This record gives sequence, structure tokens and C-alpha cells, in this order.
Amino acid sequence: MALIECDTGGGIVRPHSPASSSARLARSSPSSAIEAMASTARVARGLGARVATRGASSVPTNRTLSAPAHRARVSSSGRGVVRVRAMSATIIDGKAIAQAVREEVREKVAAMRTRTGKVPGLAVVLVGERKDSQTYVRSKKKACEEAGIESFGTDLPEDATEDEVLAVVEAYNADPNVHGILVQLPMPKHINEERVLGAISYEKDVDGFHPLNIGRLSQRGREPLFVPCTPRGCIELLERTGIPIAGKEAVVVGRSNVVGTPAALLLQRRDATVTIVHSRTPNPEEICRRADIVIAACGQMEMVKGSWLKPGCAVIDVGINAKDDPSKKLGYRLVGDVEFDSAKEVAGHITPVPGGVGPMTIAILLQNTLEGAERAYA
Ligand SMILES: Nc1nc(=O)c2c([nH]1)NC[C@@H]1CN(c3ccc(C(=O)N[C@@H](CCC(=O)O)C(=O)O)cc3)C=[N+]21
Repeated sequence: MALIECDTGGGIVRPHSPASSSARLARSSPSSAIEAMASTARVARGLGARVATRGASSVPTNRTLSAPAHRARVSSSGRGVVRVRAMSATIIDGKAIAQAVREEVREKVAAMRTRTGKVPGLAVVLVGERKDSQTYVRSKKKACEEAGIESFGTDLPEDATEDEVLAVVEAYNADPNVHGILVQLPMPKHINEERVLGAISYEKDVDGFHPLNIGRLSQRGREPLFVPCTPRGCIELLERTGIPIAGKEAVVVGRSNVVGTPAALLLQRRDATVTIVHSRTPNPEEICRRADIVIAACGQMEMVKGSWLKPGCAVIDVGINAKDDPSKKLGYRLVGDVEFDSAKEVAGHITPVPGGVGPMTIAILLQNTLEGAERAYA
């Protein structure tokens, strides 16, 4: 009798995902194969996603299944047993990888304290009362504490003047216990962001938004002191999952100063061939389908669909959007710029939202702050 085995795919190693020492950090499912005898289908607990069994019915002979090669692996173990592995993407566990980075930072901070008697310091400047910004600032401070990094903070009212913000930045520039300064974005409209970000000391620019850091990032043979946290987090997710970048086609969806543009520059520095797709690109789907790596940072909820992707590609979803969901306590849930359910059926690797890029942003902020302090005490 024929037997179909569906696997949620988490543990399947693909040709394009070379084993690396850190690859195991991509959380893989315990081979959660489902064995469905005849038509008694069960439901697989996927990797954070529910994966329904497909085509769980008896199969008369070997290799009569028409599932696309990238999505199913058909094999026979003899004895008339046909195994069909429906391959859905390996979920990249950003939370676990971020935790590993934070642990590395914590150990290095402890070593610094032993060696120099000093610890890194991070100053976060918040202007206004945006709820989301307040939440992010709180989690940054908490992450600092856990890593042994001293945290400083100044909250200014919504109607603070640009000069007041600049005065706070100058004070932190002059404070030797502060090695990183972050001005939470977006700021209220009446404040000139370019002027404020340019006032942050280049040596303390943990966000990497200072023109000198961005300028160096964009040029060959130059080294910025800091690289923007979210884009650096995206690259770390790829590298720590063992996904090769050099020589690959990468597409960045979105061209913002904070994510899209620096992410494209970083990929290019790692020898990917990079295309940026944006709101005026006529054929984004077609361009995305060429990509081995897609970084979605367009700020449009679930814009990138499974049909936009090349089978087996790696998808890094930077978006955080609240989607109405009456079944949730809060009435909404967080989704990315990628339509996860369709994308995970095509991609080889994909980051979830939440639990993907977001936690990495904070982990890299700590790492950047540590590196700033290491340079100060070198
Ligand atoms: N100067 C500046 N630097 C920033 O790095 C910066 C900023 N401004 N403004 C706002 C954005 C946003 N941001 C995030 C940080 C952590 C999560 C994060 O940890 N997210 C979790 C939880 C999400 C949740 O539950 O709300 C997740 O995705 O799993 C998300 C987003 C940093 N930003």
C-alpha cells in the first residue's frame, strides 16, 4: 500500500544552504513528517505556521505525482512506499539568532569591565509621544541592561525645538561614558532630521546614519565605523543561517534611507548583484523572481507574494504592520511586507514577523555600542 509522507520541511537541507557552524541556529523542526495511511490525513505542526497536509491520499505507483520539484521530493524506499515531502521554507528564527548575538555581547562587555573597569554606554533620545517609539525605546533600554551596557535616555516633548534636540545630542557627544547615541526616528516634522543626525558624533553614531558612515558604506575600500542596525541584522541572519551572498542575485524591495538603501549597499559589499525595486518600478514581481535573496522593506503590508519568488530563495522580511484580526485580544496581529503563507511555500528560507528581523535590530544595536566602546578603550 502506498504511503505518503508530508514534511513541514523545516529540517530539509537544500543544495543552496551549505552546512555552516551557525546553520543550526536556524530553528529546524524535529522531522515532523506526517505519515498518512490511505486518506487519514493529520495536520502537521509547522514552524510557527500551521502547515496543512496536501494530497494525502493513496498513490498507485512511484513517481506519478505532479508536485513541482522544488516543493516536493518524491522517493521510494522500496516495499511500495512512496514518500512525498512537501517542502515549505525553513523558518529563520530571528529571536534565537538575536539571543545568540546578545549573549556574545554580554560576554564581551563582562570582559571589558574586567579589563578596563568600564562598560559601554548607549544614549537614546526620544522626541514626542509616539506609542510605538516608546515601546521600542523601552525594549532597547531593557536589552542594554541585560547585556551589561549602561543606558542613558532623554525624553523631550513633541514640541521641543530643534535647538533643544541638538543641545541634548551635544551633551552626549561630550560625555565620555556614552559610546553610542541613537535619536529615535521618526522625529516630529518640525525638526530637521538631517541636521540632527549629522550632529551626532561620527564615533558615536550607532545607528550608522551619519553622512560620513553612510558615505563610507557606499564606497569601495572605505570602512564605516557603524553600519545601520536593521540592515546589518538582515545580513547577520543570512550569514548565521549559512546562506551564501557572494555571486548571488539579491533584490531589495524599498529604498528608504534607514533600511532599503543601506541593505542594498551591504549586499553589494558582500559581492551580491543587487537590484532595488521601488514604488515606481513597473515590474517588481518579475525582478523579484530572479532573486536568490529578497529583502522586503517597502512598508506595504504583505506586498511580496509567493508568486513573486524564485523557488528556494531566501526571504528577509523587514516589515512590521498591524493587520486587523478580530480573533486576537488586541484586535490585530503583526504581519510583514511579505505574504508569509504563500511565500513560505516557495522560499527555501524565510523570516517570520514578529520574531525575525525586529529582534536582530536590537541585538545589533548592542553590538554596535560595544564596538564603539571597544574603539574608545582600545
Ligand atoms: N533611530 C532609530 N533606530 C532604530 O533602529 C529604529 C528607529 N529609530 N525607529 C523605529 C525602528 C523600528 N525598530 C525596531 C526595533 C525592534 C523591533 C522588535 O524587536 N520587534 C519584535 C517585536 C515586535 C512587537 O511585538 O512589537 C519582532 O519583530 O519580533 C522592531 C522594530 C527600530 N527602529
